[in-house]
Amino acid sequence: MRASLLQIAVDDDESVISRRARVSSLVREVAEREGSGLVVLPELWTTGAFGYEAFAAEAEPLEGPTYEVMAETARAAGVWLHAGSIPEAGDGTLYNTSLVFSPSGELAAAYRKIHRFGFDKGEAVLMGAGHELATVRTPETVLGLATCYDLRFPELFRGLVDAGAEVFVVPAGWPARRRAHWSLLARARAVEDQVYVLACGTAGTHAGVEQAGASVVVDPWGGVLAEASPTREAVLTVDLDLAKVAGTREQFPALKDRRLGVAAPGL
Ligand SMILES: O=C(O)CCC(=O)C(=O)O
Repeated sequence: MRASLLQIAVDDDESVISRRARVSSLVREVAEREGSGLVVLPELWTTGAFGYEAFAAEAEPLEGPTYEVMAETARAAGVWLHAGSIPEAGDGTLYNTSLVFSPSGELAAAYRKIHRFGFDKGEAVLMGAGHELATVRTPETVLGLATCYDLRFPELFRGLVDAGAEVFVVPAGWPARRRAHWSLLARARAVEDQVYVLACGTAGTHAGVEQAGASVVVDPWGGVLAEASPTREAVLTVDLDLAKVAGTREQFPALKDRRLGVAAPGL
């Protein structure tokens, strides 16, 4: 399976409408040029992950403008499209919701980010938390979905492995000041779960926050297959050899040695 990650620049001087149209064209262009079967966009690329004021102003119902444009983009390009995430206005609460479309433009999954970022401010107070893991079965494999800060919570990814995921797709708007954590955590999740990790971030500076860029693709042995520029918009295209997931698990069967239900004395 050939996958392309589009590390989108989210600089403040571009409007949501213009970025949406630009990214739609870019997805089609990349899919055609690279022959990708899967295209991945980052977290909250329409508003920028740190545009907290914009979340309320630009929030959309699930089937709003970004959904419509991305469904049509997936269909026109004939690819599986992980369209990153949008600020979703759902049942009186905002959510950070990722959308995945099939090559016929059907919604394959909507994943509401489970771990909200910001401790006592930002996303953590503005948005509701998701409660359900999400996977997408394609003809070649099973994708497991997670978003940005989720990357710090390995139990979520174990849940995705238990649900059959072989490729974790992680859109993000990770800040540059913790770039070292970003690549380390992406590699850790790949090594411990013996999966591919496609971690697609944003570039540029949004709402005063410099983005980490450095989108990365990691194989099930923890090897970095490709890594993008830390500062510029970029396209990363990689061929995933999906047999390597089962191959790695067979060659080094650590997942079989899990000890569930072990607790400290007294707990
Ligand atoms: O965990 C981090 O360091 C960054 C997380 C983040 O920026 C987010 O989830 O939007």
